[in-house]
Amino acid sequence: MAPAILGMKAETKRKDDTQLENQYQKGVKHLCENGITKVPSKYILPLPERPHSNKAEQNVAKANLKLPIIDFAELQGPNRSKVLESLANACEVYGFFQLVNHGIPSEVTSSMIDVSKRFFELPFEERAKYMSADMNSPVRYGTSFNQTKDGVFCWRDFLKLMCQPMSDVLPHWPSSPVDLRKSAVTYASETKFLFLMVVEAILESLGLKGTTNKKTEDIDEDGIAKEFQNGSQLMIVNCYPPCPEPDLTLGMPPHSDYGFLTLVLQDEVEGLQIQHEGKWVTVEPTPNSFVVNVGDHLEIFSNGRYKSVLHRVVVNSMKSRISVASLHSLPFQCVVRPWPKLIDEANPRRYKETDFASFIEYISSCEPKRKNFLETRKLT
Ligand SMILES: O=C(O)CCC(=O)C(=O)O
Ligand SMILES: [Fe+2]
Repeated sequence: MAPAILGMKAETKRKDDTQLENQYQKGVKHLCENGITKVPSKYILPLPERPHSNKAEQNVAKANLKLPIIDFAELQGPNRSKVLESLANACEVYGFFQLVNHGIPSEVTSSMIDVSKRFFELPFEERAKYMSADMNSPVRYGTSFNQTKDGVFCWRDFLKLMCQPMSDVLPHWPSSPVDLRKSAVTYASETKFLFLMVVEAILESLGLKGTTNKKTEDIDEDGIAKEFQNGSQLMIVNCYPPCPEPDLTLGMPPHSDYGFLTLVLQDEVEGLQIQHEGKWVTVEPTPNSFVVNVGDHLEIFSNGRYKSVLHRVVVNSMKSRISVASLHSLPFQCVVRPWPKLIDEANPRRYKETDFASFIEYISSCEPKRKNFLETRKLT
């Protein structure tokens, strides 16, 4: 008798699990809209990975971090070489900097944040139209980090928008809110332009400008800047709803970004933390600025001189948080390798080459350990 009863219980439990799993697949916002008051076990991290466990506490800095500030307007003026030195130092020591006086009108950034908020406030059925498991889809609404693989989910929903070729992808972007496409296209083109200017400065700071020896490389140095014009751009709108038990979970687990540079626009709510000197440090939001970080491709390209640093997002019980990350790199099909001029006897080649496809394959093939992708590219 007993086995039959047990069997029934197991069956009921399995059904419950499936129902719950289906709920989780709909995202955190949906969960919150249904009035949860505790964090479901699906989101509870093992103790050592929690943001505020006793053990983790030793690894969290007490004070917030003021990132190095790069003044974009000053970069265009007579002090360029001084600013380039600060830029190099920020990329070497922090892997992050705060870009101020960037020239993008505040209406453009505030419209982007505003329309993003309104997108996540749409009824679930409207948002769900854009759910897709295809990593190459021009638009992808989803939750967690990799919702088909994550054992523990993170407290985040997202909208990913591929940005090129714009004429092909735009018709796939959400048609609601009605002003989303207009605001997001303007924002994408402004950030792309800013990225091109910043990447030019980055190349210069690595000593790669104005070189005339072009004969040995498949992409010459002037050519790289051009390659970036046709390069990849992916916008990720992140939504972190208020969390009833924020110490048990994370908005985003520790990871590094795959591209050359990421430009992050955040609202006034703090949450981003970066690894610095062995501790997690909160980045203080600064109005009218971008947080810019070095991605894996730039660390590889610079042969390890510039650092693609781990970062994560913590959540809070009071406020919803929105961020828009714009990830830029070479065209998706391009191979990225340490630039030959940055390799010599004193600084031998440290990384294998990589491309976007191998990154996608890596994160699709295992439970995401994106923080480790760069490790797989290191030569020992
Ligand atoms: O929300 C943030 O501040 C950071 C987002 C991020 O790291 C990402 O989208 O890769
Ligand atoms: Fe990131």
